[in-house]
Amino acid sequence: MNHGMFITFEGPEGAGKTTVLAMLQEYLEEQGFQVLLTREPGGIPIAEQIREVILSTSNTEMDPRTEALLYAAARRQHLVEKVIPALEKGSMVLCDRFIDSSLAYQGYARGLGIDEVSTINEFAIEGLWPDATFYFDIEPEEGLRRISSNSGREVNRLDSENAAFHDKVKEGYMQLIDRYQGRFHIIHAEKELPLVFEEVKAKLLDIINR
Ligand SMILES: Nc1ncnc2c1ncn2[C@@H]1O[C@H](COP(=O)(O)OP(=O)(O)OP(=O)(O)O)[C@@H](O)[C@H]1O
Ligand SMILES: Cc1cn([C@H]2C[C@H](O)[C@@H](COP(=O)(O)O)O2)c(=O)[nH]c1=O
Repeated sequence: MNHGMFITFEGPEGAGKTTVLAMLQEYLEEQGFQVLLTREPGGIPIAEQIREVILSTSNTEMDPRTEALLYAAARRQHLVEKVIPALEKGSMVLCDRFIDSSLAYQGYARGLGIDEVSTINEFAIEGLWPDATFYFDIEPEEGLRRISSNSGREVNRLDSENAAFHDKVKEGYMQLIDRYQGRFHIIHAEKELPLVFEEVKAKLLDIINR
């Protein structure tokens, strides 16, 4: 079976993933790659509906385990409906957030435990871990500053958590980078956009040509 590559993009809020991913899609398509750009939670109608429930600023009473299960449910449906068929067609799948967001946000920052959240997610993904993961490294305060100066960006329930929560998200990611050393690639996301894009492009081409 023809099998594409599954590449995920992670980091704190406002790190620049969405912006760079749009540039990367355009570049890779110009190079002749078949590309699927998608995001989590979301990417398909059922998962977009779950996204609304999770991220609505009205749902302040949501229990952390409910939150973790909803992310895992959205992930499962998105994989089955969209990601797996694209990989089977040989596409390069670029996904804005995946399992590592659950491990950092729900596992570490919410305090549910990285191993516990990994267990429910392993049920959801059935062994489909990313081939590579780019971590956009930025101080959480700087990412939040970028979001607040973008008037078009809605602030969601997770964005609205306090600074201590966002600092813990970053600590969670640091643990994951240590745990999955071969899979993670660090991007210096505080630099200017063209430099960030060049770094991602160079590292991705390296991975593709390995
Ligand atoms: N390198 C950069 N320098 C300065 N501003 C940037 C840079 N990259 C992106 N931005 C701006 O920062 C804001 C957040 O970027 P973006 O939406 O791409 O981040 P994100 O990682 O997808 O965030 P989130 O995961 O919270 O949705 C946008 O207004 C974007 O234009
Ligand atoms: C997949 C996933 C996401 N999150 C959080 C991270 C962000 O705060 C939002 C998604 O918003 P974005 O603007 O699309 O980045 O959800 C999470 O906590 N757990 C997850 O598994």
